[in-house]
Amino acid sequence: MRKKIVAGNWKMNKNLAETETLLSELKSKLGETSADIIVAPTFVNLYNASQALKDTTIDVAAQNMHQAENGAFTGEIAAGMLKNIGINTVILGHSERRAYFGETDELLAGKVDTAIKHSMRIIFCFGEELEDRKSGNHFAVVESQLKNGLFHITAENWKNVVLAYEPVWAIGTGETASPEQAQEMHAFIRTTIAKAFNNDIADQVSILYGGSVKPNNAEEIFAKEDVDGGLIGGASLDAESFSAIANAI
Ligand SMILES: O=C(CO)COP(=O)(O)O
Repeated sequence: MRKKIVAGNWKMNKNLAETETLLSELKSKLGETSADIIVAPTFVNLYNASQALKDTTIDVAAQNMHQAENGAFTGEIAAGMLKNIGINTVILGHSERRAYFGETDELLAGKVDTAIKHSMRIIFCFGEELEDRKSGNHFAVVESQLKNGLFHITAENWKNVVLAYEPVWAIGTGETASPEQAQEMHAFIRTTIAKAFNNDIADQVSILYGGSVKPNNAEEIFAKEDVDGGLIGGASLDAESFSAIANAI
């Protein structure tokens, strides 16, 4: 059985007090979801978040990290620093990192290696832009993002990988991929992994969908066979909405 996962990517939102409020609301509202729940606050609030959630099953992820072990990289955060404060999961390759901070597949391959070296769970994000979909290039784009950023890992390392397909045109736009479009891409991703690795790995890896998932559309997206949960942006900033989404799985 693949793991069902609902993760909230808070992006650059919520100060410390707001983080603590949202976490305590989530603790009381989340209920009996069968999914693994992950929240990703900003770096400055990661330690407090992990302390606040210490006695719960909710996991805390970083939204990014640097590929080097340490050194003269002003403003950056190393994997070892995250591990040291109890953070074992990292989101890599989010489209906003790719678009606004110039993260390339090659750079991400290095971050993946560092995360693996530190035995971190990776939520690896990828997805096509609108022009790619319009030109029918979306499968090729997704395949190349996976191959160039991730597929150099060994079969053994897949146990620490979660995939998040996030079509860029659906992020923060209110426009979701239809459940059928999500299913079609997720099935393609699984087939691509099966060809490059093997069926077991393809069957086992959780593939999340991200892009304007809301309480009113989560259930039909999550119902699709190859959709194992979601990576939620805007709707994860509100306890009511995020809990409703988590409970829709
Ligand atoms: O980018 C996302 C999650 O990482 C999705 O964001 P929205 O849910 O706000 O579209």
